[in-house]
Amino acid sequence: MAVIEHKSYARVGLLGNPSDVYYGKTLSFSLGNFWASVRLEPSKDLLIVPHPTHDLVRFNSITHLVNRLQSEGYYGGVRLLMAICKIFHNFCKDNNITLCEGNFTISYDTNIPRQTGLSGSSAIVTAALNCLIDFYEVRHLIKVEVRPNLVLNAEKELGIVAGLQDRVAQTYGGLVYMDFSKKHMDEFGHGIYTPMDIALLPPLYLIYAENPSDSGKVHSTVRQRWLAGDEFIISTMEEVANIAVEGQKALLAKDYAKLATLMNQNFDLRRHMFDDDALGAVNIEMVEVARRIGAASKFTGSGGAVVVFCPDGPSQVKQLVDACQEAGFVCEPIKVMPSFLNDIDLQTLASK
Ligand SMILES: Nc1ncnc2c1ncn2[C@@H]1O[C@H](COP(=O)(O)OP(=O)(O)O)[C@@H](O)[C@H]1O
Ligand SMILES: O=C(O)[C@H]1O[C@H](OP(=O)(O)O)[C@H](O)[C@@H](O)[C@@H]1O
Ligand SMILES: [Mg+2]
Repeated sequence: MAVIEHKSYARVGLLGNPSDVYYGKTLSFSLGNFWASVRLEPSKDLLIVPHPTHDLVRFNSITHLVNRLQSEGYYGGVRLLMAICKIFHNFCKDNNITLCEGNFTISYDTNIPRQTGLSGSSAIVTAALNCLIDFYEVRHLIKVEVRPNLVLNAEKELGIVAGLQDRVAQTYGGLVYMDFSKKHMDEFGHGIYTPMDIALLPPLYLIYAENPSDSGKVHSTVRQRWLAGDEFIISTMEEVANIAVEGQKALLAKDYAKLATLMNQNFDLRRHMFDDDALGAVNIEMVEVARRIGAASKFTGSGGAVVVFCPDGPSQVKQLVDACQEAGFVCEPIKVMPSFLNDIDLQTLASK
């Protein structure tokens, strides 16, 4: 059997995030600027290959080791690959999907800036899931709608608090409107995912800085408060979800002034719920650099990268680029990836 390789791109939570963690709604798209790739090759034993830099275990000195742990934490992608193997295997077992015999060697690479709210974690997991699906030839047996759950479950397995929006954008590709209403989630186990035309999006920009933050940690306090029935968190999350509803209407009507307002509101609501310490000073500054020149901005995910819209056009983009350069942030045009679904994937959507 030949080598199997899959790429999975970063994603931008354009509107409504993080309400996906709370039965909300989001509008997200697949970001072509960055991707993770996973390679699977048949082999005698089952081998998970540590990445030479992301899973570093050899250091120049103890200071190097400590610095590395302080800036990047303890974990790389190995645990993600292990977790998706487990979740995939158990899902197939529970659903009477027989897996053929045979082992493989699985390795990964990624150029998604680490832990910057661009969903580098689930890009690795999504690409790995696609490899497993093709290795075991079960693509027709695992519906597209349930695949994001498998990706999320792999991360939940590791104690990472997260929602489905990243995994949906990375599974579907393109621009997707997602409705995670409790009733539908309880009944079907997944949300309602509506692909939209990527041509509806205006030119957008990405700002990011190398300042890794752990999305699981960022989320955990708000999640605890939500679980404890905190009225403020519950009602604010509903407002955030409603931003995606309004955003879908605005995009369909090409009302870009409204889009700008909604992006700003989205960030302001996040800031009310998560304290500034959790959001991070650098992350807040990235949002504010854009706002100071009159652009609309918000986090793409839980922090580290910001999506920007310049409603006034090219002159404002120039101001944005200059302001980012001065502040030491990377700023680049966003490339949106179209849908990734092939004929077999689409058939699983059609067969109810
Ligand atoms: N670029 C990367 N390379 C290797 N592992 C990564 C990378 N980014 C994330 N991870 C793994 O995923 C976990 C969760 O990352 P997360 O905070 O969700 O980042 P992101 O915002 O990129 O999704 C990390 O603790 C780490 O184990
Ligand atoms: O807070 C958010 O907007 C998102 O945070 C996580 O994404 P990440 O890229 O890891 O920051 C989480 O997985 C998403 O579900 C949230 O919407
Ligand atoms: Mg993540």
